[in-house]
Amino acid sequence: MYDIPHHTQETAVTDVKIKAKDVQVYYGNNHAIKDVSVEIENNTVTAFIGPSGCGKSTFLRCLNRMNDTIDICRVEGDILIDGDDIYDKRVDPVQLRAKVGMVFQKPNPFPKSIYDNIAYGPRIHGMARNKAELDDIVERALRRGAIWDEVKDRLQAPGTGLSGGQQQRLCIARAVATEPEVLLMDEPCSALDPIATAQVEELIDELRQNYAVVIVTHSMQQAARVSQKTAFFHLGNLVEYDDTSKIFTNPEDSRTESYITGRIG
Ligand SMILES: Nc1ncnc2c1ncn2[C@@H]1O[C@H](COP(=O)(O)OP(=O)(O)OP(=O)(O)O)[C@@H](O)[C@H]1O
Repeated sequence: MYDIPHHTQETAVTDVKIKAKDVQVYYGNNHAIKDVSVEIENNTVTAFIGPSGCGKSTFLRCLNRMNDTIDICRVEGDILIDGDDIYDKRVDPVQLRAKVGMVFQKPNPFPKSIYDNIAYGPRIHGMARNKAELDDIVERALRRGAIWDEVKDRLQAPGTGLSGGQQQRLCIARAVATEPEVLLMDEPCSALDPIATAQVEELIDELRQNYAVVIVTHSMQQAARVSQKTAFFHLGNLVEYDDTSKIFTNPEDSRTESYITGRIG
C-alpha cells in the first residue's frame, strides 16, 4: 500500500539523540500529551503521524521548548538531549532553539534580504568574526538548503520575493545556519506544490546525514518516503513507535492499523 523506498530501510548504527520520559502536556485543563516516552535517534528522520488534534505538534514543540511561549501550556516529565535536561532552569531557550532548529508549516522568511535571513541567527550567536566569515556561513547554509544556485546572484533581494518552495528551502537554510543538531519540521510541505515537495523531501533525506530530523506530517505517503522511524499518536497517547517499514506494513496496535488504512482520522 505504501511505497517504502529502499534508502529508508537502511538499518544504520544509530545513537539516541533525544530521550523523552513520562512527558505530560496540559493547556489549562486540556491534557494534550499523556505520558509519552520515546527515544529519538541521531541521523534518522522520525515522522510523527496521527489524526488531527492528537498532539503531534504539541509534542514536537516540547523538543525545543516552543511551548514556553504559550501561557496556558504546562510541560511535565523529562526531555533530555545528549543526556542533558532541556527544561533545566539553567538552559537558555534561545540557545536551545539554535541547537534544535525548527521549520514551520508556512514558509515564514523575515522581511529582509535573502542574505540577512540567513545571517540573522549567526549574528545573534556571534558565530562570525568578520564579513568574510559571515559570507561563508551564509553560502554554506544556502547550499545545505539546496537553494544556493537559485539565489546566489540575488542575495540582497527580499526573501519574501521567492516562490513558496524556495521560501521553505530558505527557511530550512536559515534553521541550519546556526549549526543545529536537531531539526524539527512541522508539516514543512503542506503549503508546497508536488515539485517543491519533492525537492524538500530530497533535502530532508540529505539533512539526516548531519542531524536528527523530526517531521510532523499528515501525509502517510510522505512519512513512508522520508522517514526511517515513525511515531503514531492518538488522543494524546503515543500508541506505537517503530521502524517506518514496520508501522506501514505490520503495525502492532489496531489503532495504528485503522489509521494507516484510513479507517480513523
Ligand atoms: N496554543 C494552544 N492553546 C490551547 N490548546 C492548544 C494549543 N495548541 C494545541 N492545543 C490543543 O492541544 C491538542 C493537541 O493539538 P496539536 O495541535 O498538538 O495536535 P496535532 O496532532 O498537531 O493536530 P493537527 O494535525 O490538526 O495540526 C488539541 O486538543 C488542541 O486543541
